[in-house]
Amino acid sequence: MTAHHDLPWPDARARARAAGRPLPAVSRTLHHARDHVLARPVTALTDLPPFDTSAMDGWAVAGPGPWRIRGRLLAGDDADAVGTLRDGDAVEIATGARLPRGATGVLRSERAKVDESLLFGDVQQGGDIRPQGQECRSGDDLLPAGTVVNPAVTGLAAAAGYDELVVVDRPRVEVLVLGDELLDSGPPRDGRIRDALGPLLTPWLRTLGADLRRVRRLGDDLAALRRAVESSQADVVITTGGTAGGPVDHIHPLLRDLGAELLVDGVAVRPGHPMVLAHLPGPRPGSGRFLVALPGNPLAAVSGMLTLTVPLLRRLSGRPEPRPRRVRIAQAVTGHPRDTRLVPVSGDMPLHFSGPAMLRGLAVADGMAVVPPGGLRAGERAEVLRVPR
Ligand SMILES: Nc1nc2c(c(=O)[nH]1)N[C@H]1C(S)=C(S)[C@@H](COP(=O)(O)OP(=O)(O)OC[C@H]3O[C@@H](n4cnc5c(N)ncnc54)[C@H](O)[C@@H]3O)O[C@H]1N2
Ligand code: MOO
Repeated sequence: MTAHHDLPWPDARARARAAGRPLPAVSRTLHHARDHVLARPVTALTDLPPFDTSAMDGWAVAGPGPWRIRGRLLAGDDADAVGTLRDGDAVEIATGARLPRGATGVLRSERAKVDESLLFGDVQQGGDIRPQGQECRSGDDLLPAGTVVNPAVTGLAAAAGYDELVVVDRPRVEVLVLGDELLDSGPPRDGRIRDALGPLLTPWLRTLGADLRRVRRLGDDLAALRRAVESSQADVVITTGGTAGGPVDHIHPLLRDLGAELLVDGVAVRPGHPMVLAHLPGPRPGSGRFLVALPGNPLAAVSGMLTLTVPLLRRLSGRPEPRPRRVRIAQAVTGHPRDTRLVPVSGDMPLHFSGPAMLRGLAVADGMAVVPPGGLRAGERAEVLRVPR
């Protein structure tokens, strides 16, 4: 594929989506499967409930009352211990206990009266019993491939009998934050400023399902940058800064030296136009490695994340594309004559402090509106990209 200078923004995003393919399927314990995507459907390994169960604390009874009390069953007990109930028999039972054979219903404790050794109350046939297989039968499809493993998925998989799940491996990501001027602590001083991107990208990449291996600070040193990229074990290397044509902007020389294939080299978007997506020989056979070069201006870097990194990581980790969110933007937004603009919004309101070097608008935003060349009229609909919350 040849490089395109200042590719239209929708084409850049489409190219990032199409650049990779899902990583191999791997087996992970339930704990470690969190935030991965199912590579295979989850089918039930058991009926759920696996046996007829009492839904309430009370009495398992057989036939019409009154009943003779014959014993007690707690959750986890072997129901055979009380044998088969005959009409007129009752067994004290706890929620979740296996129903004894012959039981026709459960009488809740608050509706029961015990007099001597006799039990009185009204109970419906089958009342307060959770029948075996009510939620699923063994072999039923519970969740399709492509489902993100959230805490409820983990719980359901455990209930259905799984110790491990087959999931798409998570992309290993390494971040290289470039710039001699950056400080890691304290206020800006002596012409130097704080690194805003390490702290911004670290939690964001985790929520995107990336296996974030490390975030490294590098100075403006081409040889060190080259060593870092060549020795990285990541599937995706993300750099920040150095994308423009300044004296210490090393990204383009680096990619030339490495013989990288430039998939996106400059995008018609404000902020963020110098962003780059490149393909390099990689750590896994056949798959290659991606390098996303984000511009150094912080909001321009966020624009690069939304345009290139988010679609690429979704694809590699097997996540489906979410349905685009479209919002009627309440106020007119000035457009760029040729380029797309990405503008922080809260609900339907465009926000101030949206310059390329600013994060003040984004920090209170719930999205970035995609403003086409020429701008938006008040009340016009626009796609709004989700931003990290
Ligand atoms: N002659 C031109 N100069 C520039 C152009 C251009 O088209 N022609 N484009 C401008 C645009 S737009 C952007 S965006 C930047 C892109 O710059 P780089 O990717 O090369 O980034 P740097 O020069 O390293 O830094 C730019 C700016 O951002 C600050 N920065 C960098 N990293 C961080 C960080 N981790 N946290 C906070 N701030 C950071 C850096 O100090 C600079 O102020 O180029 C323009 N120039
Ligand atoms: O990418 Mo720059 O201004 O467009 O920040």
